[in-house]
Amino acid sequence: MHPVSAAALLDRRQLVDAPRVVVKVGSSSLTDEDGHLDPERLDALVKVLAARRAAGGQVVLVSSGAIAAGIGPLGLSSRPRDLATQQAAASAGQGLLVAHYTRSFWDHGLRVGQVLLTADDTVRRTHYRNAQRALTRLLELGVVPVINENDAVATDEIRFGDNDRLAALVSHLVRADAMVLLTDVDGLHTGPPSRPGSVRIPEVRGPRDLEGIDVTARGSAVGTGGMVTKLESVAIATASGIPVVLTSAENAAAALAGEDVGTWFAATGRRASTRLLWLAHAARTRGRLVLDEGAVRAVVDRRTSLLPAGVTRAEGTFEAGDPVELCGPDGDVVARGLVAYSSEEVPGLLGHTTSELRADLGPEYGRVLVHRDDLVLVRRRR
Ligand SMILES: Nc1ncnc2c1ncn2[C@@H]1O[C@H](COP(=O)(O)OP(=O)(O)O)[C@@H](O)[C@H]1O
Ligand SMILES: N[C@@H](CCC(=O)OP(=O)(O)O)C(=O)O
Repeated sequence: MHPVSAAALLDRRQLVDAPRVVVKVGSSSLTDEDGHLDPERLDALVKVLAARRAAGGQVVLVSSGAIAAGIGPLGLSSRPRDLATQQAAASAGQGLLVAHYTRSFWDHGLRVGQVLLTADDTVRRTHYRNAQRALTRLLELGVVPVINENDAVATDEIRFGDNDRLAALVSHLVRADAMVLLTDVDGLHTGPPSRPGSVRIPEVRGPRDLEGIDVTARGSAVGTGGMVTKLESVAIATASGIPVVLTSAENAAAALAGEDVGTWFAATGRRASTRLLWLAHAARTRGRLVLDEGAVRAVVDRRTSLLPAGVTRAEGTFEAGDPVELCGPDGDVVARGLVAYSSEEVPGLLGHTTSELRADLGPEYGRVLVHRDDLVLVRRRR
């Protein structure tokens, strides 16, 4: 039903020589049946990644497991559900997780560098440049970056919540040649793997290959997002030119050797800006600007910046630099962008030309509302 094409087997060979690979491992692949961190599973993964380094490849590891690692030491019975206890568990667990990676990579003569990111680090220009510089330098120095979300300080509003999409953004940030998503099942199946009749899909060459596939079943007790966030991650990576293999942690070595394990997702697009990628696919918007028809045409058809004169209403509470939705008069979202003013300032600007604003309020108010470099179009629903 899902035969492996010769093209896919050939494509998978890219992984063998890929100079820079981002590997993401989920909590479900690092824990035992009680949901506690399993050091042997960590060591097994480190062995595979160390072999890759020894063969000359660069590796960036995005590792979940901080919350799971905190469960035991904090005396919790299972993965906490509320944000405050998740933060506390992650705070206690992240140190243990990285201590274990440090020791384990050390045994192979390798150093690790911990990098904790928040969603803001991939959106705001200064932040993502900073993250990019740090990661690039770590790789130049031969260090294996071990990345996780900065769970201890991430609130519900600003957190990624899942490391799948974080891994795609990181892959883009470091210009990875491929991304490997490791989980507790061997690849994408036609339905929940536990359902009789579900079979592994060896390759996906574009969104049409995903039609009819059921990913609604929730994931493991310790994981976040199940297959849904993995496919979102895959969409972000492949759309920007990065192929992905999704497989089980046990198959990590086989996947890196280009063997027919898990699911191979071919690249579908070309590299775009990291910030815009995040803005388009994942950023949580803080408000919306309602545009008149003329402004919709200018932004969508002529790809211009959005001026205050073309906006009739602003909704929500946002700061300058926050992601907002841009809607037409009918309420349809046409674009997303980073707004240049706060929600307190915007009402006073609407309907005025930038030269009027400059004259009345001062030169700092002559800016556009959303600069075209900070704007991505969203397909109209009708
Ligand atoms: N169509 C599908 N194919 C494969 N796995 C699926 C599918 N639908 C749901 N899943 C579930 O997704 C889970 C993996 O997600 P998750 O538990 O979040 O893992 P991780 O901790 O690795 O991020 C699997 O255990 C599987 O049960
Ligand atoms: N940052 C959290 C994990 C979030 C997450 O995405 O978990 P998973 O679905 O297991 O990859 C942690 O370290 O526990």
